[in-house]
Amino acid sequence: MSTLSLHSLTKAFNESAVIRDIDLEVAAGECVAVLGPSGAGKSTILRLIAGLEPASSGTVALGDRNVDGVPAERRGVALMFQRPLLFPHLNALDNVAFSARSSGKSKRSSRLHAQSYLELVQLGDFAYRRATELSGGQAQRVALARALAAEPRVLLLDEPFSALDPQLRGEMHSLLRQIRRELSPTILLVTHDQHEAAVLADRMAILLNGTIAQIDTPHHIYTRPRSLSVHRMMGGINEIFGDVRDGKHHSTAGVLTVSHSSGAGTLVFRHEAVGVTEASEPGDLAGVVAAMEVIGARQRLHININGGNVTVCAEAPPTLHLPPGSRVSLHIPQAARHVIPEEAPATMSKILKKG
Ligand SMILES: Nc1ncnc2c1ncn2[C@@H]1O[C@H](COP(=O)(O)OP(=O)(O)OP(=O)(O)O)[C@@H](O)[C@H]1O
Repeated sequence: MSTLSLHSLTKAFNESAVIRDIDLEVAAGECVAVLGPSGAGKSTILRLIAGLEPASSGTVALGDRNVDGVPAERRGVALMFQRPLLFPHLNALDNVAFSARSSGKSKRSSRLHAQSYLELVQLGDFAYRRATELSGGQAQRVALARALAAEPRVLLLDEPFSALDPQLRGEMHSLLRQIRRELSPTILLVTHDQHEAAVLADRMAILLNGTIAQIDTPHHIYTRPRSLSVHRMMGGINEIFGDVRDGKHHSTAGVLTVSHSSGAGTLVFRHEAVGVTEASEPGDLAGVVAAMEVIGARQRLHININGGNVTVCAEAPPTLHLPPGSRVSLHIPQAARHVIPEEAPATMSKILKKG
């Protein structure tokens, strides 16, 4: 397994840049997830790495080897898509053995090699099932075994589990984590599912409008977003605009101690981190429940602070009975508070011009 390095990678279609100046390093054995909305350019990045499209400028390197101009079949990368794309006339074993057979290995040794990968994906007993007789989840496992059996330097996964139902997707996540422990492949995973990215990846790269807005561990991306766009991309809801003076964020919601130094900025915090109680503690915010939504096994409360000037969203267990109108106290743990400095007008106009 190799490192993967992208340097100033840019791709334009019809003179319009889809991705711009992407710099990204994936260490050997690391899994990085590229997360972004539809059309952000995620699949384009994978296609450039795989050699399916030429870059407009910039470089792709695998290990210490620059692969620009190297044809796709000689790059040593495997690409797995949302659909398994198995050969329908072959059984599971021969689908997995395909790469070894094409590189000239004997049928027997290719099949032995393929069988070990089918076992790795827990389909050892399905070797002689035709591709057309496999369920969607089984076919996707075979596709994963086929990608791994090619022993690629880098494994590229393009929304590999998004066509599966939630239970199967969860099983595939467990399987991929197990494969990471056993084989340590270098993985670049593209997804628009923040949960999937957080569960599978060591680091996440947030792709917005063709550029990487932030790259960091899932924990930091959730709790220390660099911009409001990243915060919102990660499903963040709570944003309170104000001013920081002497280590305190002042807003219409109240005064809250923060670690940010000074200046105008938006206080953000995850709704999952907010504690809601009926008894008030010093330093907490007082509010009134405005609305409640059931979110699966939890409830989401919308709480008005200071007569409704600010609304904070919090999650609570369904056992907490707080109908609209209930008076509550909100505890925002110090570690959950993060201030995003207001973007200077010059930076904003630069971003607008670029877009
Ligand atoms: N061959 C092409 N010619 C012209 N435009 C293209 C081509 N391939 C992709 N694009 C455009 O590039 C942009 C990014 O596409 P891409 O498939 O990389 O996005 P994505 O982030 O993977 O989206 P999704 O999550 O919907 O798959 C889109 O606006 C798309 O229309």
